[in-house]
Order: sequence, then C-alpha cells, then structure tokens
Amino acid sequence: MRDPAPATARLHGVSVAIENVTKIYELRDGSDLLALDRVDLAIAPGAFVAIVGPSGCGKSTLLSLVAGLAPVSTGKILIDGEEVKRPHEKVGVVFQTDLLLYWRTVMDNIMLPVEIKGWRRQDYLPKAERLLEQVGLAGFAGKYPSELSGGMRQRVAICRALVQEPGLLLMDEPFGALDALTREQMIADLQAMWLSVGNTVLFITHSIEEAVFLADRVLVMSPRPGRIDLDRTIDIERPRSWRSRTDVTFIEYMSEIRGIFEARGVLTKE
Ligand SMILES: Nc1ncnc2c1ncn2[C@@H]1O[C@H](COP(=O)(O)OP(=O)(O)OP(=O)(O)O)[C@@H](O)[C@H]1O
Repeated sequence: MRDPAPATARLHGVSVAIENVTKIYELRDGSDLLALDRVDLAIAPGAFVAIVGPSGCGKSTLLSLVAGLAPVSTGKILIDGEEVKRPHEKVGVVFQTDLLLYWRTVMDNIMLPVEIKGWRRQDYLPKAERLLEQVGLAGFAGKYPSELSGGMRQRVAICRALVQEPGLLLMDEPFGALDALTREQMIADLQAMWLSVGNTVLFITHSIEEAVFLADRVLVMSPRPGRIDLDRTIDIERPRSWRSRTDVTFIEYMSEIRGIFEARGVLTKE
C-alpha cells in the first residue's frame, strides 16, 4: 500500500444485489428477533460503499448474509447475478479482530485461504510477497503474529483477504480496534489499495468521517430492525487526503449524515 504503483493486478469488481432481504434470528427463548427489514440495495462493480448505523442495527448481520456465512430469512442476495447460498469464492472478509492463527507465520496465515481452497501454494506466493511489500511488511513473512503490532496484524489480515483476489472485499469495522494514528494511516492505505486494485468494497464503520473519506456511497441504517435510511453519493475527487476533511463539501456530507443520527435520537445536537 506504500507503493502507489499497482503491485497487484486490477481485479474484476463484482456487482452485488440485495433484494428485499429480511433477517429474523430465532432466539433461545423461542422468540423471533427482526434484525433486518426489507433491505434493497444494488452495488455497482468496483464501487466503495460504506455502511454506518447505530450499534445493533444489523450492519454485521447484513455483511454476514452477503458473505454467505448465514442464510437470509426472505429475499435474496446476488453476486454478479449468482444467488449467494454459501461463502462465495470471489469474496474476501476482514473483521474487526485480525483472527490470525498464532501458531502460523505471517506467510502461512496469508496462505490459509489458498490452502483451504486447494489451490497451489507456489502460484500465490509471489502475489503474497508483493502484498506484504505493498503494506510495508516486506521481510515479515517468517514472523509470528505475537511479534507484530495490532496495526501490522490487521495489515496481514487484509493481505490474507486479498491474496485470493476477491472481486468483493467485505470489511466489518476493520480498524475499530486500532489506535487513532494507526487507524488514520490504514484508512489512507486502504484508499490507495482500492484505487490500485479496483475491486468492490462493502465497508462497515461507526465513524461517519471514515465513511465519507473512503466511500463512493454512504448508506445510513436505522436502529433495529435495520433499514437503509439514507443512500448518499459522495462526490469528492480522489485520491482524497486528510486535508479534504476541512473542505466545505466534506463537512456538508458529515453534517447531513450526522443529522440523520440526531433525528433518530442516536446522537445529541450539542
Ligand atoms: N446469531 C445471532 N443470534 C441472535 N441474535 C443475533 C445474532 N447476531 C446478531 N443478533 C442480533 O441482531 C441485531 C443486529 O446485530 P448486528 O451484530 O448485526 O448489529 P451491528 O449493527 O453490527 O452492531 P454493532 O455496531 O454493535 O457491531 C442485534 O440485536 C443482535 O443482538
């Protein structure tokens, strides 16, 4: 990610269609919990879409449905026109915690999806090495997760998701556990990576600023049951820099989105 020249080939970003999707969880006491209520959404190939919403509104649920990790209750989800019924091979996922296996080296962690899919390790090694270089971790292939900082571990998790060349990258609060400075660097690096790779990204965050900085479109979800309350296209030139945060347009987008939370009583107006 440090090298602006694309170290990875550009990918075919996939389209995502979420059609009238409802998710009901059956709780242990026998009652039902409506987590998502008739969500409709079409994402164009190569778009960067961020979802913000109050805690518990169903953001992670939506992501897990798109990832094929849980079934929808009604409606359907299509990736490049193909209905999602199980984890899709074109999809990579990055969670808030890096979920690296502590007994495996950095390289062996990155190679995990390649092994699971039964692909030939040697076909993906050069790519994994280029990815490590791109995220500033050249020379760390033989280290163990315990030897890395939180930010470094999350970079490895991103490499692990990217090594399988996903047309769709799903990110659930990927920088939520990082300190503010590391987070800022990771956000800038993610933008650079996405500009060079060109895949579709669905990114969940609690931060309105992070969403406006990164996304082509910001979706605001209502408190549970989650629905899309606002779908705002962010028309700010790329690459965006942290200086753009003080631009009038940036501030206007932030205020509009914040206004939705205030109207819902999620944020106070002070
Ligand atoms: N496996 C599950 N079984 C039962 N209820 C669940 C399950 N997963 C999530 N829920 C419930 O569904 C609702 C939505 O949860 P979800 O984790 O999707 O929200 P979220 O917006 O990602 O929250 P946060 O921002 O706090 O991570 C919550 O009320 C949660 O308790």
